[in-house]
Amino acid sequence: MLRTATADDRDGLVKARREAFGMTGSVSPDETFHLVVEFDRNHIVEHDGQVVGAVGVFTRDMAVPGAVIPVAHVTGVVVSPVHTRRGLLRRMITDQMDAAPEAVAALWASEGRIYQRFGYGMAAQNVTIRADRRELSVTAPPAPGTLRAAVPSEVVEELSQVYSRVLPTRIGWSSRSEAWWRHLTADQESRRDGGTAARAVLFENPDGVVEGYARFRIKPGWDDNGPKQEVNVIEVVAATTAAYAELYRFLLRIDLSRSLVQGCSSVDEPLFHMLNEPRHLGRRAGDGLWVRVIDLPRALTARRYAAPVDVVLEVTDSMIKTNAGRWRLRVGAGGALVTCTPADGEADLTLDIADVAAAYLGGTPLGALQLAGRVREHRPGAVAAASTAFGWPVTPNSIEIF
Ligand SMILES: CC(=O)SCCNC(=O)CCNC(=O)[C@H](O)C(C)(C)COP(=O)(O)OP(=O)(O)OC[C@H]1O[C@@H](n2cnc3c(N)ncnc32)[C@H](O)[C@@H]1OP(=O)(O)O
Repeated sequence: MLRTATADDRDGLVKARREAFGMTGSVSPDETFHLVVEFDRNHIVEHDGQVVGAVGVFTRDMAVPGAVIPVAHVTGVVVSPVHTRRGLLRRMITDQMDAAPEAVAALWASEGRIYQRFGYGMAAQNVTIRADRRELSVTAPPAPGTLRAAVPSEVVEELSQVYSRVLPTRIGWSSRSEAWWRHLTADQESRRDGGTAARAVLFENPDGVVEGYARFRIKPGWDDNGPKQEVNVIEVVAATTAAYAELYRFLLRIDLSRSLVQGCSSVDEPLFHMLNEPRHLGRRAGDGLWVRVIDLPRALTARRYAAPVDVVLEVTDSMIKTNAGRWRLRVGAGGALVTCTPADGEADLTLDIADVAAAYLGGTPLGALQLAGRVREHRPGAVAAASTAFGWPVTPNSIEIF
């Protein structure tokens, strides 16, 4: 039976997740899942009184080009191993999309191959940094200001102020309610992966205004050659270039450490452009945020564009029929005044809804999708014009795995 969950399904949901993800050990008593779970947004399948499948959603906003909009943050997608490959996920995900009030959904995939068939496109890459910190120094001149050490959970108010200030400009970042902050800073022992308790360092400008912070752990290490600690960066959030540079200068000079490791970075992480020896940043790129456009005209008019454009898109969508067809996207001068209406005329481009989604955050050029054979051009210059308009000066990334 397919239905939405209630609070009574809590244990069943936890059990289904632990089983599908192969989690070991018992449930930690300080687990903070309850702070953020939204039972009525969990689409579940029940069989013989057991939860055997689930697709969850967190109701959060996300920064997209020029706006912060509601985006269904899809999470906790599981099917019990004995029930897989019988279409349960397809049923649950269809139900979730039908019910979603949001025009757009996003998720982190456990395996990239799962979601493309459901119209998801890879909208933001995820870069993991594994830097040899002794080879690196920040070239920006030192900025006046001070660093202050703190315990993250004790300075949530200050962290959240900086985060809210930065959010609209960092495409792909998600809004954080008070409950999310408590969840993210809870710092359970079971989630430290051998590292110390989480630490925070805040950068204050000479007027005493907190302009940025870093959250990190130290992973201890020692061998025959001496110390080899790892600085495990959870996140760096900075409202100014000075704060950003000073925070990384600090993280790269922590005594006894040899490496700095950070996931959830952007392809165009400013740090890459601030180092004396960028090659030693040791970047590895993979898929990050996958996006699904659920309501095409609503989604395309919710964001802003980098340039004016007038283009007719022929869109295929095998799941959401109302998205399929010809759409005229018009963007006026200054990238504002956006309309997206059904079109009768000739199409300029043909593409699948997954490619609209891939381009949605401005991080995947339609030109690259054309080279990959995914976008077809029917009017010369249409891809270049649309690619420029869909692009954005800041490359998207997601700062946290939800
Ligand atoms: C946002 C997140 O939470 S990501 C986490 C995803 N969950 C996991 O990785 C946990 C372990 N895996 C599982 O629980 C399950 O395998 C799921 C949820 C991924 C898939 O559930 P299922 O019920 O088996 O999927 P379903 O039967 O609806 O499959 C639909 C289609 O996707 C394909 N598919 C589903 N999962 C996978 C996979 N992991 N690899 C390859 N193909 C897959 C199926 O073959 C099927 O293809 P078809 O439409 O061409 O026939």
